[in-house]
Amino acid sequence: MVSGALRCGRGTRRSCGVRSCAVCVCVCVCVCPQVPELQKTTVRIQQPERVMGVISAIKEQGSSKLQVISDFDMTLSRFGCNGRRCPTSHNILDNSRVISEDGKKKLKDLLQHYYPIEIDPNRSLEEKRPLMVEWWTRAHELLTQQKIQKGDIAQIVRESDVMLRDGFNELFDQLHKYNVPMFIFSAGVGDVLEEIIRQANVFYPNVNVVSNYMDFDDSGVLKCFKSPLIHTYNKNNSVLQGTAYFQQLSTRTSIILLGDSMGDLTMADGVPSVENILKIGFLNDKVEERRGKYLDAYDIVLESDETLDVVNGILRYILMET
Ligand SMILES: Nc1ccn([C@@H]2O[C@H](COP(=O)(O)O)[C@@H](O)[C@H]2O)c(=O)n1
Ligand SMILES: [Mg+2]
Repeated sequence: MVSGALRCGRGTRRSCGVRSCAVCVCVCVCVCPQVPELQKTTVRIQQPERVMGVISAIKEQGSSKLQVISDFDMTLSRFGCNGRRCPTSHNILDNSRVISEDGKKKLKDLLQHYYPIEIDPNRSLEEKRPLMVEWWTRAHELLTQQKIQKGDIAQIVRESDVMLRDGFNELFDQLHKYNVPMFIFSAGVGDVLEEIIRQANVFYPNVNVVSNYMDFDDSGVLKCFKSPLIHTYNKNNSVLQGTAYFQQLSTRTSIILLGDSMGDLTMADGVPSVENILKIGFLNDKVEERRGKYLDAYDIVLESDETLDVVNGILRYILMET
């Protein structure tokens, strides 16, 4: 499995066993013949041997031990759409016809102020956390003032520019076929993201979502968001305690974790007795500035890759009957 060639970020080839390229100090990618998608130019891996070992161990344990824990916005959904930014589940509401012009402006101002803080590699998580609570709280208050109707959500999603990553059908279909639970853990808007996967016809029974859900009054008008508030940097056991679904997953000791933020790395922290975990990170924005931290934290980093090719390739290999 580990045999093959190592490809460094600048194209130099070395035999396997070499951790980093001695000529040009850069990260190498192990080319695993069973997962040809790992040869894509978007793939960066700091410790190829470890990655190959984890993939082999997950395959050995089999599909009955596997679960996928995934972020939603900018991980299952695309970051870029035809040269523009794709909307997050929040942005879908922010940009919709049910929000007043004044509301739109205020929500955009919040995004422009807080998003650079969210992705800033030079600020600590301790510094970011209270600011994220501030962003989400202020945005949810503004959305609540707009008297959004539950019955409008499906049409708002239909009219939006949201797109799931290329290959989403194969991902959801494979996991459904092999009864592998897919746990979507999102700081987005649960009602909106559920509607996206419903409209994409992939909301199978093995898919479960924990997110920020809207609370509607008896006439179907948004009155508040349910607690606990989930933001980018509290996606961990603190908000999962009490969710029955998460407890059920304790026997699934092999995990493939998919995320696009440094905050997504803790999504599996509540799972007891994790034996094998493969963390795959989509690095969408400010690639150069954030590459180092992503390579240290994620096992596989996918740079500006709008597809699920690598995830699907790994799953195909793991789930393939031998
Ligand atoms: N008002 C807001 C708050 C957050 N966002 C973005 O949503 C993303 C969080 O959702 P995940 O599914 O990725 O957990 C995150 O990328 C924030 O930038 C927003 O657009 N508007
Ligand atoms: Mg995300």
